[in-house]
Amino acid sequence: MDRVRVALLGCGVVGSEVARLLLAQADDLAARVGAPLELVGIAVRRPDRPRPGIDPALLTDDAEGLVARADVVVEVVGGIEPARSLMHAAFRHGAGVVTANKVLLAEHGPELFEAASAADVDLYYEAAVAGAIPLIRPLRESLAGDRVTRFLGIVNGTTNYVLDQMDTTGAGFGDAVERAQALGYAEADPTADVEGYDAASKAAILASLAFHTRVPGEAVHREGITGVSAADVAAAARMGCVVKLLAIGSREPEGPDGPAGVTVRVHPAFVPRSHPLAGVRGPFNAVFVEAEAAGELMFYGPGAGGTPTAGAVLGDVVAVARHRVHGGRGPGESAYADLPTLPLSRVLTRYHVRLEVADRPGVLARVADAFAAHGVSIEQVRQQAVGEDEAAELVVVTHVAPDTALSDTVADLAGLDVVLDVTSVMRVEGE
Ligand SMILES: NC(=O)C1=CN([C@@H]2O[C@H](COP(=O)(O)OP(=O)(O)OC[C@H]3O[C@@H](n4cnc5c(N)ncnc54)[C@H](O)[C@@H]3O)[C@@H](O)[C@H]2O)C=CC1
Ligand SMILES: N[C@@H](CC=O)C(=O)O
Ligand code: NA
Repeated sequence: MDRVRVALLGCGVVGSEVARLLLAQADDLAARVGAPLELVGIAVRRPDRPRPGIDPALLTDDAEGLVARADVVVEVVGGIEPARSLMHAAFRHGAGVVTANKVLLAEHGPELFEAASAADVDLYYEAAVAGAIPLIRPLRESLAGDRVTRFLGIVNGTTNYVLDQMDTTGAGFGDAVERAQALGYAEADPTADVEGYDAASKAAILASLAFHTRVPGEAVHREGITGVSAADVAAAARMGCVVKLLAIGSREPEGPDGPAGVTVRVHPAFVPRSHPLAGVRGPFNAVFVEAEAAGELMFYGPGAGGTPTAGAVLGDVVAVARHRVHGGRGPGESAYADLPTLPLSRVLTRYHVRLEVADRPGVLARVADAFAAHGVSIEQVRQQAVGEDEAAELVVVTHVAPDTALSDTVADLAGLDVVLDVTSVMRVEGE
């Protein structure tokens, strides 16, 4: 093969950087692949719009036609359609695909991996989870001989940036989200970030890979950060913690509570400042992976942003292009373990519960009784007066408890006449 034809679909935050780096590093990439990479075209919605540094002759609005002329298709359009149809078209034409599209993989991964396998071509997606951090390849290849038992990490740059700004600069939620959008971290619709959908897609992809099973995005328990208030951030600080949006996947053994399987969840949590995840700032991501033989591994780096993400995309382009030149194919989907995704009731966590209560004798005992009635053991209680009226803030930190026991406790607390409001319920992780 005297050249490898690369088609780029999308020229936004990531795509424009892929195009720039492909051209700027052409000689190095050719040496690494064993043949030159020729950028044969860039599919965009508005080919007439000038794009600095990009030859206008490369721009086309005929994405289908472009795919038919490529050996490697890079999909950085995002969303489900037309990305999904264009990837199928690429496979039909015998082209390998590199994508950064986690939502598409979390929703339609199995169908796409099967199509790639049937066409005997590659489907690579390092940039889809934790941006520039090499994480997919270690899970898919380096840890293929081990047994991963758990992952825990920060996989969304936008929400980490927003929470970090709230913690360190006292920025408001809306302002911080706008800054994340301007910096190119956020999805086209930042709701996907702040409501936890983006992290849930990534958690589904990680769990599927790590546990050799299929976990669709909708099976992931998901809570975003829109409910996290400045008061929660301040309460975390008083407890020596920071608030982080975590993605956690775990193998659960068979036991009295049910069969073996996996739990996968995304939610904000208090993380002690002494934990390495607490030091992950701005749009950076970090993921801990626990495996039986390897022990604990930590992956850290930029989780969002055009240039870092484009670096991960290009790493995949080199791998897929090498296979075109030298033959062979990378690993496909591995879902043989076929484990069920279990409900959150199988998860044990510590909780931080903040209540507004009447400030009068006997209140503490009634609150403690509500916890005891559901077998939730209390580790700490702190009370402080709020304002001038007869109300007080009560903070209860529990020992580990099942999710259902905690939700039942919270329902009972909300029904007590002495509880004016259950202000917040937050998990405590990473100890
Ligand atoms: N921005 C980031 O930090 C990261 C983004 N990603 C993923 O990379 C992908 C692209 O993200 P961004 O570049 O940030 O988004 P973006 O919104 O900046 O770029 C997408 C581009 O695709 C274009 N487009 C949409 N439909 C099209 C069509 N039918 N034909 C041609 N072009 C079309 C849009 O006009 C836009 O310019 C998404 O899947 C995203 O989730 C992954 C990791 C990090
Ligand atoms: N919007 C995403 C981009 C990378 O996947 C994020 O903020 O992490
Ligand atoms: Na990655």
